[in-house]
Amino acid sequence: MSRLTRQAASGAASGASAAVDPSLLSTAELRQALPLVTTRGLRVAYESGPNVLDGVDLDLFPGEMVALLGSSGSGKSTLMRSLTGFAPVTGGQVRVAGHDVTNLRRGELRTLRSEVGQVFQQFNLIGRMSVLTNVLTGALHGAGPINLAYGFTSAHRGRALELLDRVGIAHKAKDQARSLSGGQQQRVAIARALMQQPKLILADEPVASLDPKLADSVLELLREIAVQDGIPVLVSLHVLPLALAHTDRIVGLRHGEMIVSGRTSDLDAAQLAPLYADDADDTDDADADAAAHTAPVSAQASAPGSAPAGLARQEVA
Ligand SMILES: Nc1ncnc2c1ncn2[C@@H]1O[C@H](COP(=O)(O)OP(=O)(O)OP(=O)(O)O)[C@@H](O)[C@H]1O
Repeated sequence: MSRLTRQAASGAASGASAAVDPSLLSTAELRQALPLVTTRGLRVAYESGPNVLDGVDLDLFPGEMVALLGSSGSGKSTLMRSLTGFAPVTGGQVRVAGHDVTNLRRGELRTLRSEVGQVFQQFNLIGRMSVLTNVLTGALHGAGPINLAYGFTSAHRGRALELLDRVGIAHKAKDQARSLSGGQQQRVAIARALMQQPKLILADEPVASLDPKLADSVLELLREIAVQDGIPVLVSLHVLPLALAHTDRIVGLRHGEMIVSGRTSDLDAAQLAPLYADDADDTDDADADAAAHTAPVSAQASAPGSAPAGLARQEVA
């Protein structure tokens, strides 16, 4: 049974979908039929504050990379935290890889978290330790028993080296993590996430600290992983052209509500503009705001070796 089929079967077992025999479905049909992640009517409120997520319905299917867009404070990180039981859910359902996330005991929560690889803006590596050791720490989440007295097993080391090779930096395995460039450090973080053998990858602004060229290459790597390993990747981004260039679908939050959801190829700037509109804006002004939102790309694109500034802007204009 392929990994994709196993994951789909696990989704089916979760009750996220009506009873379907995955073996009877094509890959394309599996992706449509059996989400690995499902939220329905998800509401989150911190302490006694207002809802920061309000009725979010989200499905993530094996093998797809989905952009999560929205202005600052719209609830992107909170939605990601909801999927690993780190957000105060006040209503609705959250199912991830067969787990009913809002009703998990501590041990089950640990299992869920071991199945979700996470990638962050600041990489979160241990700078003084080697690249290889950083990747090995991913095994602490759930790659089987580890003999702490004698360190990681040779099987762990072999797999970590394979993963470093896959992300293109095996030659840096012995270097201190802090000696690597930002793009290289993010590749280490991705290898560490893969070391967990994740069923889902959450990438919270993974390219916000990288120049445009490196951003492209990191997002290409994440998409390749989604497709080749059949892992859904949810990636929050602040730059529309990157979402348009690298993802299969886009979901967009505004004030905690999902107001955009569609295939990337079907969406245009006008449909995405409301995500970045000021509250007082009417529709026409919202278009201008969306264009303005791409300004950081234009500025970055002026860096040596990158595309002309105007090009990035035109992609969403
Ligand atoms: N631990 C917390 N306690 C109280 N309020 C919080 C907490 N975390 C987030 N919030 C609030 O929830 C809302 C959504 O925040 P969140 O970080 O999810 O937004 P975001 O879209 O990820 O923003 P950004 O793009 O700036 O990272 C904001 O109003 C924020 O102030």
